[in-house]
Amino acid sequence: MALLEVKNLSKTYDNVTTALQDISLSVEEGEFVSVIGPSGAGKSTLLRSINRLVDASQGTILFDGQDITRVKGKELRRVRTKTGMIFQHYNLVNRLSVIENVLHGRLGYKSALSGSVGYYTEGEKEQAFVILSKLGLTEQAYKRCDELSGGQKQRVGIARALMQEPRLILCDEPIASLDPGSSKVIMDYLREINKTMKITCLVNLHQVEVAVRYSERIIGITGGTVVYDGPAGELSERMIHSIYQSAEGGLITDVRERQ
Ligand SMILES: Nc1ncnc2c1ncn2[C@@H]1O[C@H](COP(=O)(O)OP(=O)(O)OP(=O)(O)O)[C@@H](O)[C@H]1O
Repeated sequence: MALLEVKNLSKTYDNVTTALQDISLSVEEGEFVSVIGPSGAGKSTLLRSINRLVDASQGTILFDGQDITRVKGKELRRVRTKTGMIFQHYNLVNRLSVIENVLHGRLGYKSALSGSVGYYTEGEKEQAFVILSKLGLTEQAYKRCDELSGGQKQRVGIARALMQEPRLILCDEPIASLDPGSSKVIMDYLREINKTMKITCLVNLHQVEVAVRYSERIIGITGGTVVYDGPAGELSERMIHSIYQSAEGGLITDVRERQ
């Protein structure tokens, strides 16, 4: 059984903008899958539908066999704890310390009261420090997040997601705001998490060459529909142009580097 199964998913915003049209795909446990496509193709809407930041207009999303398309309240919180999310702009609380932000990853497991008073067990604190150390952030633990570089902030975002003990990590343009060096560090961490912790990763990316280098499988989306779903190694230049609806030679693709 696939960890994630999206069946005939459509999303129309405000009865006007169709962002997704009849999308079907599945992701097996342990896979590292990238989603590519031009701006406005629906990549963010797809990821946001999967963790229910956006409600689907039609279709079904199965997570570990459970239909989560319309779950609410406690059940939605439970499902969300198993799905970590990493954002382009990090979504950290800047005035709080690194360790506090990482501990926020446990909030989905707590009652509203113990979460609001910042109650965390010793075990959770220890776990947070282990994760910070894995991400090379031990020395930053008590710094405020607004003192960090973009690459460090994104590592805090990953650490917070790991605190949830997720089975799936959804990454929405995780490197779009970073320089090439920091981008590599982040992608290497995501790959390591995928390989060593066996956490499934679904990653929206703008950079085709990064998607090819890091993923086993690539899903290409254009105009809200899936136009490619296959091995990264079989993504041809022609298909890239078709996904981006561009003329030959009209894109910086750099895919030959992989050979
Ligand atoms: N909250 C919203 N309200 C209305 N329309 C929206 C909303 N979010 C996205 N859209 C529209 O839905 C379509 C798909 O947007 P989406 O952000 O999912 O694409 P994307 O592929 O992630 O784009 P980008 O790569 O630029 O982030 C676009 O036409 C966008 O304008």
